[in-house]
Amino acid sequence: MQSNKRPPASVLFIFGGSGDLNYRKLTPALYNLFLDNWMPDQFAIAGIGRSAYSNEKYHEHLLDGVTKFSRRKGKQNGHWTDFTQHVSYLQMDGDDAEAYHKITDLVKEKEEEWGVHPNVIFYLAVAPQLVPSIAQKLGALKICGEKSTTRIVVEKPFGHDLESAHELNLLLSSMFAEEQIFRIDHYLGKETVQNILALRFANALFEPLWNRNYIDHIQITAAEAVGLEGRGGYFEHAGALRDMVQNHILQILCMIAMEPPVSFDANEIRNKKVDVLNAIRRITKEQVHDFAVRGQYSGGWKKGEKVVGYRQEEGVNPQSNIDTFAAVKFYIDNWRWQGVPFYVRTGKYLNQKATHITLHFKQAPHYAFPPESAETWRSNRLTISIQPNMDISIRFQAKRPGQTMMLDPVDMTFDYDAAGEHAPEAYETLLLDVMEGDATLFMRNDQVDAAWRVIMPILEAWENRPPQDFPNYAPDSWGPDAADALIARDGHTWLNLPPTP
Ligand SMILES: NC(=O)C1=CN([C@@H]2O[C@H](COP(=O)(O)OP(=O)(O)OC[C@H]3O[C@@H](n4cnc5c(N)ncnc54)[C@H](OP(=O)(O)O)[C@@H]3O)[C@@H](O)[C@H]2O)C=CC1
Ligand SMILES: O=C1O[C@H](COP(=O)(O)O)[C@@H](O)[C@H](O)[C@H]1O
Repeated sequence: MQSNKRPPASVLFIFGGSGDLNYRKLTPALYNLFLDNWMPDQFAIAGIGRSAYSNEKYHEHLLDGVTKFSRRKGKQNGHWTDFTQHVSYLQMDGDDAEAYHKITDLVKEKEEEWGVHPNVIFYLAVAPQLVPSIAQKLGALKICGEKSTTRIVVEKPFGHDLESAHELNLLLSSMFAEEQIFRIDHYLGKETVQNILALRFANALFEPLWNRNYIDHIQITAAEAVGLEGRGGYFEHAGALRDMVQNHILQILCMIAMEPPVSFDANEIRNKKVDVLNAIRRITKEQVHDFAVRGQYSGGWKKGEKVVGYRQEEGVNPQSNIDTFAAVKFYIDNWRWQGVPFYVRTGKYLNQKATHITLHFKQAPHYAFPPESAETWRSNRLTISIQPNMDISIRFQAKRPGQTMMLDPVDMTFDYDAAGEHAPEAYETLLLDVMEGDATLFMRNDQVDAAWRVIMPILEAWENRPPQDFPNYAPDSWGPDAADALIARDGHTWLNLPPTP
């Protein structure tokens, strides 16, 4: 274990302690923080749910999740018993105001035991419809008035549309100060996403080229090889545009497009990001078909296994018009990006898991080499791979060794994977930030509103005009033909990187 400057004493309440997110992500992340010596000296974690668990059974359930899903894959589980001494289960219904004394009782007990007033963190890992009811009851507790130590973490989706997100923001801000509210977007905790800031703002090399004068277009792909993974009930009310574009993809786009920050103060970074969202060109509902494409997968074969179509999935309406794929072309109307298209796409059951950003540079202004020196006129590109590969790669032309002047594209790559299993998972970084009270990687209320404003015309157009061609892509493909046509109309093609060896 390494020695770190750790957060102050903390009590963490996880609403949804019996749920999937805690099982797969939150507890494995907290246990890794413990193993890496990042947890406070004094901490307590209480999982909350209506299901019945003894503490012992609860620990067994959580260990199963850690063994299956932690980046350490069960290694170092020898410290599990030490960790579980800090973990308990509170059986309570979040809708029952009478039960909330269990929370204040535990905080009081820890305060007396530790001799300090701890951070009190409420993590709402529950379905979005439960959030207002729980937040209201928490807001009525006296400890929520402790602005510097009590925090509430709200999972995505943050609202269902602009109006509901706005209402949720109003409700939360009537009970908590903005600095107490941590709206989570786990992509912002990913190492390689954070590295975008280092690449852009710790180097003088790239920034002079990072604009409309040198960049032809930008692509962001967040392709998933998996399907619904049992979340049909949730996805039927979401769709790919809400599930991935409104939050994760627009946040990545902001990091690529934002102006250089003056400092790494949370509000400074968030101001720069919200400027990007506000500059994204608004399209009318009538223009949506020129800028956005939706898709839904059919049944078929996925890596040799037969899979059902979206409409046959559990919890899904057999006539569903929900998008499992979305591709959008955005323009950012400011001095830096005027006229540079940003093409983004995401989808379930695509050919491979691959999240990457590519900046395609303009062609050299004059090609002095003989025409036969390269098969095609090739431009430079910079690729930032977020997952599963974690690398940054620059493609340029080089002379092929030999007596003739022939050119080949070559790649110069920085491999971030070298950090291997030591690279923290996104939830580790974000949970540590919450305990430290650092909101830089979390969404501010105006960012959430601005992101909804960007996608509302598309959502409304899609809801009003049912698709005529669903299902329109096969599992294991790269999505519907219309997505290729969207980018081909501008003379480009999607970059599908070769699969990880
Ligand atoms: N799972 C994932 O990979 C991801 C999930 N999320 C988000 O996290 C949130 C939770 O998702 P997930 O864990 O998958 O959902 P689950 O359905 O697995 O878990 C829901 C949890 O809510 C609890 N719950 C439901 N009703 C009540 C109630 N009245 N009082 C107290 N607890 C209640 C359930 O416990 P019980 O039944 O015991 O009461 C359960 O622990 C959602 O907002 C989701 O969008 C975000 C990203 C990824
Ligand atoms: O938030 C979500 O993200 C996951 C994809 O996350 P990743 O870290 O595996 O890229 C997505 O599967 C899920 O539908 C969505 O809700």
